[in-house]
Amino acid sequence: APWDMTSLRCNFGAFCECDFRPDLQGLECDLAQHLAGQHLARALVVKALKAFVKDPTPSKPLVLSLHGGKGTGKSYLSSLLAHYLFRGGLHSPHVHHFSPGIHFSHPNQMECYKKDLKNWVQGNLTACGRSLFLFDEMDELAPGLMEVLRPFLGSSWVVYGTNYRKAIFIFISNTGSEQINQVAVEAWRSRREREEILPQQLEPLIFQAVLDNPHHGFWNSGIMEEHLLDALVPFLPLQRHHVRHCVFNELAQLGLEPRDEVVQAVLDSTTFFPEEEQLFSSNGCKMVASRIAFYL
Ligand SMILES: Nc1ncnc2c1ncn2[C@@H]1O[C@H](COP(=O)(O)OP(=O)(O)OP(=O)(O)O)[C@@H](O)[C@H]1O
Repeated sequence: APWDMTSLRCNFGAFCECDFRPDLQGLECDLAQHLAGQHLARALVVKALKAFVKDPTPSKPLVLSLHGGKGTGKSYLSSLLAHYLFRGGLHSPHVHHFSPGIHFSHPNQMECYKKDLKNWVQGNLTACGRSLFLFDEMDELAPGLMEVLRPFLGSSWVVYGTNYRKAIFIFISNTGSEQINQVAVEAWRSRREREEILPQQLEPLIFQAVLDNPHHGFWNSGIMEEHLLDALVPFLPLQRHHVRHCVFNELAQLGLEPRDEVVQAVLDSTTFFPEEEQLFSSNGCKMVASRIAFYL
C-alpha cells in the first residue's frame, strides 16, 4: 500500500523499531534448555542484550565477538538471537548475514567490497536503526575490509536522520579457540568445575589471540585497539554429555524420542581431545545432525 504505516513511521529513524520485537525471556529460556555447556556465552550475551534493549538511546551499537572451536554453538546462538529479537528471525529484512566465502570471495575486488559494504550498512541503518549485522568466519576475511565498519561501531559517528547506535553487530570466528580449549583442559586437570571458569580469565587471552592473528578481519583495523567490542564471548569445548544433549535436541526437533543406540552411535563416531584424556569433542556438535540422519 502507498501509505504503509510502518514505512511512514520508519522515516522518523530515531523512533523506528521496524520489526524489532525483543523477547529476552524467551531467549533466556531457549538458551537455558537447548544451548549445551556454554554458561559463559549465555550469561554474557543475555546481560549485554538486556542492558542494550532497555536503553532507549544507547551511546553506541551493541558489538559482540563470538570465539570458540568448531561446532560449539556460535552460529546456533546467533540464530536464536535473531529469532528472539526480530520478527522473521534470520529471514527478517533487517538481519544481514555475511560469509566471506559467499560475499567477499574475490580478493582482487576488495575495493568494491569495501565500498559496497559501507553503503549497505549505511543504507540499511538509514532504513532501520534496529538492524542486526552478522559476520561469519572472521578469520577468513580479507584484510582491510573491516576498516570500513569501524566508524559504525563507536559512539562518535553520525548519519543524519538515523540512529545507528541502535544496531547490533555480531562477529564470529575460531580465533582464540586454542587458548579457550587450553583453559578448559587445565581446569579439568586441576579438578575444577567447568562452571568455575570466569570470563575475566578468558577475555585477555582472546583479545591477544585476535591481535596476533593476521587472518582475522580485525587485524590492523583499530577495532580492537579502540575497544569497540562490548564483549568477547568465549565458547568452551563440548564434553561427551554436551554432545548427548545436542543429540537429544536434534531428536526432539525431529519429533523423535531419545534413543540410546542413536546417542551411542553418534558418540562412537565423534573424536575427542586431548589424546590422553579424550575429554572434548573435536567438532563440537557439528556432525550431530548429519550423523543422526545416517543412523536413523
Ligand atoms: N553448545 C551447543 N548446544 C546445543 N547445540 C549445539 C551447540 N553447539 C553446536 N550445536 C549444534 O550443532 C550445530 C552446529 O553448530 P554451530 O553452527 O553453532 O557451530 P559454530 O560454533 O558456529 O561452528 P563453526 O566455528 O564451525 O562455524 C548447531 O546448529 C546446533 O544444532
